[in-house]
Amino acid sequence: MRETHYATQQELNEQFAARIAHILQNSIARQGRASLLVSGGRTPVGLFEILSQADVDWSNVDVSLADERWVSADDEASNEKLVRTHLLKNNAAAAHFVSLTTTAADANDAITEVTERVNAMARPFDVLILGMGEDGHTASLFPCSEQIKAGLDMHSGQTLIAVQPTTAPHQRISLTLPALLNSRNIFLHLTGDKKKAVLDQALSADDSLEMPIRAVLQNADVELIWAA
Ligand SMILES: O=C(O)[C@H](O)[C@@H](O)[C@H](O)[C@H](O)COP(=O)(O)O
Repeated sequence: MRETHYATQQELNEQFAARIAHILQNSIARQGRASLLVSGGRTPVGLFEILSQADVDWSNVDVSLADERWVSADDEASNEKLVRTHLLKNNAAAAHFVSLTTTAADANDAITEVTERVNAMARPFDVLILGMGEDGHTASLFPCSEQIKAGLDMHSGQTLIAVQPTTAPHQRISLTLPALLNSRNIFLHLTGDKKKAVLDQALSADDSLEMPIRAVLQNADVELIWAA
């Protein structure tokens, strides 16, 4: 794992946004379009605010999520709402957003439709930004869920999976491990000493069913982006 540490979260947000913008712009120059997969949660809010102002040809960028909570798109817990509020504005308002939600009551009934949408995006994704929970989950690949083996199965052929965490609220829809790993640039964005301690714990052993972030760290060239 490569590591980039910043002195403050403000510096992280500014420098990381500039790097993401640079990668997206290069991808647009090379292949006409670029793709950005982001995570929800609280960590990326400040980054999104700055990234939304970046000088990128956003009309050629597809933005989607690594995972979504199965709530309506105007619910406070919705990752889509978070992205629409903090990222898809200013210059980034021109980006094309690929939603992971449908009106189905159960995420299992949405897998086919959402898979078609995500599979229509060019692969590899250009930029994937992952977060991590204190239980070692990433995206919505939760160690407590019955679906964790299927989510980590590199040969499942599945892009998305419905997940029911038992230690966190809301049913989820999540990209599977093989779908997430099909990305050119994978960043793990963490802030605070507590998350760093969880990461150290993840790096100290191998069982990815116990801490799913290990599966990403073991199978991809990940760059940690961290500030206290
Ligand atoms: O929808 C989600 O919950 C996420 O995508 C999830 O994987 C998140 O990145 C971590 O739980 C960290 O969340 P915080 O940034 O809030 O700590």
